[in-house]
Formats: sequence, C-alpha cells, structure tokens
Amino acid sequence: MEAAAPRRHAAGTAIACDRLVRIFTGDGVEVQALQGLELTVAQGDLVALVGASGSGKSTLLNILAGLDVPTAGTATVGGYDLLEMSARDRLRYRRETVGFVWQQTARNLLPFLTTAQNIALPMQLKGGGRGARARHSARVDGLLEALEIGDLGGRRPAELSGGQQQRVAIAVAMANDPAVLLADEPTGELDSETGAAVFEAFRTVNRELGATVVIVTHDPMVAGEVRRTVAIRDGRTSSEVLRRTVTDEDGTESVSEREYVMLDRTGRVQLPHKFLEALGMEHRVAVDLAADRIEVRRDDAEGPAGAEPDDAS
Ligand SMILES: Nc1ncnc2c1ncn2[C@@H]1O[C@H](COP(=O)(O)OP(=O)(O)OP(=O)(O)O)[C@@H](O)[C@H]1O
Repeated sequence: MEAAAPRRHAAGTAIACDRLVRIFTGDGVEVQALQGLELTVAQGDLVALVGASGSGKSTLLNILAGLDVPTAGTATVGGYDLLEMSARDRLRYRRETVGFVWQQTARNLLPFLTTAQNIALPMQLKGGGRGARARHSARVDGLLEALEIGDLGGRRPAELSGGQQQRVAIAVAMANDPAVLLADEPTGELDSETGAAVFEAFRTVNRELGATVVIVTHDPMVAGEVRRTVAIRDGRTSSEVLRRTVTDEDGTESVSEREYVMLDRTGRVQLPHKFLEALGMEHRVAVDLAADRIEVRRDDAEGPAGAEPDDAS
C-alpha cells in the first residue's frame, strides 16, 4: 500500500487525529482499541461521539485528555502534539488546554470543598502572580452565573443533586478557560430531564465561553441535538451525521440531517450495514465512475469470484 503523506490541518482546527492507533497488550493478548482513527474537529464545534461498547470511544477520549499515549499516528489538540509532549508540557496541557467531565459525578469534584472552592482549585494550581486572587474570584463568579449555579457556591458535593454536580463539574473543567472540553458519558447517570439540563450547560460553554466540546455519549437526546455526531466502529471513525437549521419561505425553522461515511486517504469507505443488507451486497461490489458520483452496485458477474480472466488486479 502506498504510504500517504501526513494531512495538513487548517488554522481553525482544535483537534486533529491522523491514523491514530492504540494497542493494549497484557497477558499475551493484544487489543487494537484504535485502528487508524481519523478525526478533525473545528474550533468552536460541539461534537458527539457515539459507538457500540468497546468501539474505542473512551480510549480516544483518554488520549485527547493527555491521560494516555497512542501507539502510533498523530494527534494534535490546541497546538500540542500529544505524542511528542514532555512530562512538563503534558501537565500544563492537562491543566490549561483541556477540561474533562467524567460520567461518575463523584469523580469530578473534591468532596470536602464547596462548589466555589472546587472551581477555584484548578486556577490556584495553575498560579497567576499578582492580582490572581481577585481574578480567580471573578472567574468563579462568572462561571457560577453562566452555568446557573450561583446559589450553590457554598455547598459541598454531597449537598448537590447529580445534575447540579455535573454542572459544577463543567464549571471546574472550564476554570482555566481550556480550548477543548471533553466529556465521557456526562449524562449517563442522570434521568432524561436532568440530562437535558446538563447538556444545556455544555451548549452554554460552547456558545458563550467559546470552548470546543466533544461528548462521548449513548444518550440519543445528546447525540440527536448536536450539529455533528461522529460514529466510531472498530477503532475507526465510520460515519457521521451533520445537522443544520434551515428556514423555509414562511420563516419556519427545521433541522435537516445528512449522514456521511468517512473516506480515508487510501480510498477506503465503510458502507452502512443497513445499505449493504438492503441490496444484498457482500464480498465484492461493482464500482463505476459517473460524471458527478461514484456508483456502487451488487456484483452480478457470473461464475465464482476469482474466475474472471480480468480479475487479477
Ligand atoms: N487498559 C486497557 N487494557 C486492555 N484493553 C483495553 C484497555 N482499555 C480498553 N481496552 C480495550 O479496548 C477496546 C476499546 O475500549 P474502550 O473503553 O475505548 O471502548 P468504548 O467504546 O469506550 O466502550 P464503552 O462504551 O463500553 O465505554 C475494548 O476492547 C477494551 O476491552
């Protein structure tokens, strides 16, 4: 196979993963959790990552969070090369460039600190020199207000509901104004109404605080409401749905959805199972170039596969 040149990424790119591979080895068994994953996320985007259990979503998120290192490929987030970072850069990256919200509400907050103290802590760890105290305090107030948790500043996590804890967790993750906010199943432990309120908080930080947001989710409400939903299958991005709001002549707004499959640099696409099943396609398909499209048809050639004289390519 021809080696493809590394992709160039536009200036407005927040996340760029190119041929990302992560292999776990243990007890003599090798698991390829990511198998050449490609993903580009533009600055300011709000993206949901979906996929079956074991498809590689958490592995990807841990790499983007700087908690794990890929086996091969490239991954760049907010200008940092995640494969080449020194230990010192990695610490700074985790503190300043990415924020993280976990599914387990208790994992996001320190139980003995109040909401306001939890939000201030990442800023104190970063430091800031003269005037830092006043700046930190103003930032805490701003986040409490933006996330509509202003009346919860003095409470400890045990005194908050699950949904309130997740909104506080978002404020903590946003404390140092990271370029990218990552979340792993943030509504997974919440009922649908509470989950919707937490999702609204992600929208707020995306829209009002300018963070690029990537949410791993099984929650159809979250996956169906973002502009872009990327599906991961077997350690690769396989398809995505883009949504946009269209306004008709009467001024009525509606959301239009379009599904796309990913095309990698070697020309590979993963066609949706349901399409292949509907037309009984398997093993081999006929491909034709038309003026403005590529047509994929069932292989109706006679005789067993491989028997054709021109089938040697
Ligand atoms: N530390 C590890 N050691 C060995 N194998 C691992 C490790 N972490 C993940 N895996 C394996 O890698 C694959 C991808 O796992 P991952 O957790 O990324 O999937 P996921 O899509 O997040 O699944 P879920 O939706 O269930 O959380 C799985 O086969 C998993 O068993």
